[in-house]
Amino acid sequence: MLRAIGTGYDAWGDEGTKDLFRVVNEIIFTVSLPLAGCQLFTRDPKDVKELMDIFARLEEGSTPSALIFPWIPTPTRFRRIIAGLRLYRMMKNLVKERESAEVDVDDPLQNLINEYLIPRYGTCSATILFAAVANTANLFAWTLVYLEHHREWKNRLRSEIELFLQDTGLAASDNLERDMADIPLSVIDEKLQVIELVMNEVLWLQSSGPFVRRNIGDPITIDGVHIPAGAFIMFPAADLHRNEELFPAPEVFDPTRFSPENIARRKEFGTSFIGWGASRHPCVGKRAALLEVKMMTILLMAKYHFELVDTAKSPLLVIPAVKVDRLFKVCGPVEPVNIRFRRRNSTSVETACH
Ligand code: HEM
Repeated sequence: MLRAIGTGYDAWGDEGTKDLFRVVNEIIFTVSLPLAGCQLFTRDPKDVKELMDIFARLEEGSTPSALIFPWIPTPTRFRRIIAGLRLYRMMKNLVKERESAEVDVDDPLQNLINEYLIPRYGTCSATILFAAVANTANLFAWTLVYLEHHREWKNRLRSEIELFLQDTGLAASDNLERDMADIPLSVIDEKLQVIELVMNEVLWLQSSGPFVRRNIGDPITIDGVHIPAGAFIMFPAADLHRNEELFPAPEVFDPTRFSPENIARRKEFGTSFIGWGASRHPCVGKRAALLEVKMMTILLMAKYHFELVDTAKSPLLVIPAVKVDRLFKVCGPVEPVNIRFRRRNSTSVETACH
């Protein structure tokens, strides 16, 4: 993971300006391929590009209306079907190649081959990639946007990372991605709490749209309401996330909302935060996502001086509007946000955020 992140950043070059959400998405896509059992695709950048294009098309076709009225033959729906076929073909070739190589590797693809579950491989990998990429990439990018507007938190984060690098001996490293791989994940978890608070606050802000579910089982009755088979149910996350009894002063950016004490205080109300899902199907990738974002942040700060700018390359003065045409995910901004960066000469993050 660290190597893929480092290589992704290095590909930016020494200085420049790039579309933040796009470039972050590219890195997280590559990082997530092994998580979805598709590490073989990372051998060839052409395959990675092809897969990214397929996923962009699949996502384009995942609008709320496409979900609720799947029989309407729109051009995006047609492109989605073609993309599904391209994905199937790529996965099929991969399975064939692995089967003919006759090697026993401990990865998700091999497990599915061993369990004779190959037909599920494409669906399985695609589901994990869908769950993993857009949410993590957009959450990381939004976290940078909010930090740009809340310098006190950016400074706290920078101090925390500096301390982490000193305590772990990484401050003297000339190859951070290589040497950080020796640090136990529990140490990264434990020593990087500020970024976790900020991420949860940003997720809380960004995940207040509707969660849509379809009853694919038998008809059920909940609290006296009859839900027929096939019916859609919509739950507005804002009902919880904007409830001032649970989250006082929602207009203030306050990551301490997610401190252990405040989380404990909300426990008496039952489920209050559903940014990571809830109940029987919470996010299984939460820890991976938190680690990815922590590593992305450390390496970005260690490698580059950076600031965020708007499309006219002026400092980003307002938090951009969110594109809300997709379901189930942390969406991107309506207008692109750019990152202007210049490579640093040493690992210290002391001045990295100026
Ligand atoms: C910031 C990043 C992420 C966010 C905000 C997020 C959020 C969520 C949410 C809200 C759900 C519940 C959806 C539902 O109720 O149907 C969910 C489920 C899931 N997530 Fe994540 N996720 C993130 C990253 C990841 C990553 C990195 C992975 C995989 C490596 C992942 C894998 C999954 C899977 C497999 C499920 C389905 C669990 C189930 O149905 O039992 N997620 N995620």
